[in-house]
Amino acid sequence: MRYSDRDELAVALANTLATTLRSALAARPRASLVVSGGSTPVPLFRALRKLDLEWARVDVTLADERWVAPEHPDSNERLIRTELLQEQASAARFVPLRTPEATPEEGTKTCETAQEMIERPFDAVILGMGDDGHTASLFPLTPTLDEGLSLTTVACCLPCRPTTAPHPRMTLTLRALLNTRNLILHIAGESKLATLQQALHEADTRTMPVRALFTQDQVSVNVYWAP
Ligand SMILES: O=C(O)[C@H](O)[C@@H](O)[C@H](O)[C@H](O)COP(=O)(O)O
Repeated sequence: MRYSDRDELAVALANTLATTLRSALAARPRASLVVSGGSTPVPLFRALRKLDLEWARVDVTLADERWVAPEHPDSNERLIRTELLQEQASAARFVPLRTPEATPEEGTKTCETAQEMIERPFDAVILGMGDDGHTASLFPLTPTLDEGLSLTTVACCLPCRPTTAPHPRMTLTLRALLNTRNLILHIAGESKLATLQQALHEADTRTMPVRALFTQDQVSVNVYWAP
């Protein structure tokens, strides 16, 4: 889906997500939403948090997290708490990926247990993409990437240490991310569009992991883009 500007995209995507969550709540006791960090989703969070739905029955978690304190400026949890879990959405239940352990490797078990509280499949997963073709924290050429991309990986949470981005991280694995009724890739700007074209037509999943979303047949990917 192409929009003429980022705010228009944010409002349209927020409305689509609200419809998805409302119908999930009509069918099941709880609904779930997986969001990403970074700068792109901020207008989406601001639109979504105003929408009227039974947020108290919605579980919100992250596709990935930087292993920093929840108050750190680079924390995705901080971003979600300040930009999404406000207004109507303040009633949602947030399941963080950051746990008290010192490293993501030590925190994996706690993180995995917390994720088990959320019903699967997720109702919606919204991913972003970096200029290097990473998505979630599935970064090119990292030692744990094969495990992150393998569709037979049992773990839902995977610690990772990208060499091209700051902070150790925790990411949901590709298999966990694909276990959703709706998968959305939300990107903005001409350079992201060029990156996506390159990932689709020239690269492989080890050098541009976002490609893995398009080479599987479990769930279709809806790409939302604005200049
Ligand atoms: O925490 C993170 O870093 C992300 O979840 C990451 O995968 C993000 O979606 C992309 O890096 C795009 O980030 P921007 O929206 O800032 O370009």
